[in-house]
Amino acid sequence: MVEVENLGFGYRGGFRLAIPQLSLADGEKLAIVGPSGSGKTTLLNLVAGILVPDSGRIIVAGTEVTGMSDALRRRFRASRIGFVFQDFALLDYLSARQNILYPYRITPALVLDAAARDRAEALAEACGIGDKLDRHPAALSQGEQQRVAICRALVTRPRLVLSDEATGNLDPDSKARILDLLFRQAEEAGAAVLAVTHDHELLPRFERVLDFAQYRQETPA
Ligand SMILES: Nc1ncnc2c1ncn2[C@@H]1O[C@H](COP(=O)(O)OP(=O)(O)OP(=O)(O)O)[C@@H](O)[C@H]1O
Repeated sequence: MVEVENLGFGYRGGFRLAIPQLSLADGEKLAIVGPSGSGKTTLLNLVAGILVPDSGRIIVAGTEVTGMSDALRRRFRASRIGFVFQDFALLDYLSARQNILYPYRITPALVLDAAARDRAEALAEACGIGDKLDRHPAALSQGEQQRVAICRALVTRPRLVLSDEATGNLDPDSKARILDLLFRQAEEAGAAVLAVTHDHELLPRFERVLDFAQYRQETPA
């Protein structure tokens, strides 16, 4: 589902990430752990095509995202990848329902039909925010906003789910429930999951755990 080869990326500030090889099989659930600042979010952004590497290749669902134009990468991301951002990235002027259905607004290839609307409702219900769909993010708790972000990542039935601390703001019971939901939805859609987490108690639920400390590289002064 994901192939990363000889990946090199550096920010202007000096941080460099180098990953010789990383692969994720169809349907596989891989957790990424590692110290703060080791590049975990950066990798998710590279796989999603939000950042472009300086060198190397990233292939997602058989398509090389490196080398695509910005517009193509955006479309590819919206139709094939569900991304739960660390800061949720909800739009304040949209209701929870509109936020969940947002990928359909921005992607011509996705058709906002009754089935998509039903899926949004069912996901929200399963996440425990079924009665909050008409509220705007400002009127939702952090945990509720996080659930909206999770519903938005899953509603399109993506092939790959990228999750950056998707359960970070939830209580322990909710964490387990939300992870169950994320995994169940991913399994039904045959999607792979690449999840950054600091919740070590959740790690046994994943098939593989990758410690990111090994990849850290600083540019020499
Ligand atoms: N836009 C940016 N410009 C310059 N440096 C950045 C930028 N974004 C992140 N960095 C730096 O790159 C490094 C890796 O950041 P990243 O967010 O990928 O780490 P992380 O492992 O996800 O951290 P955390 O666990 O705290 O979320 C950090 O040192 C960070 O300061």
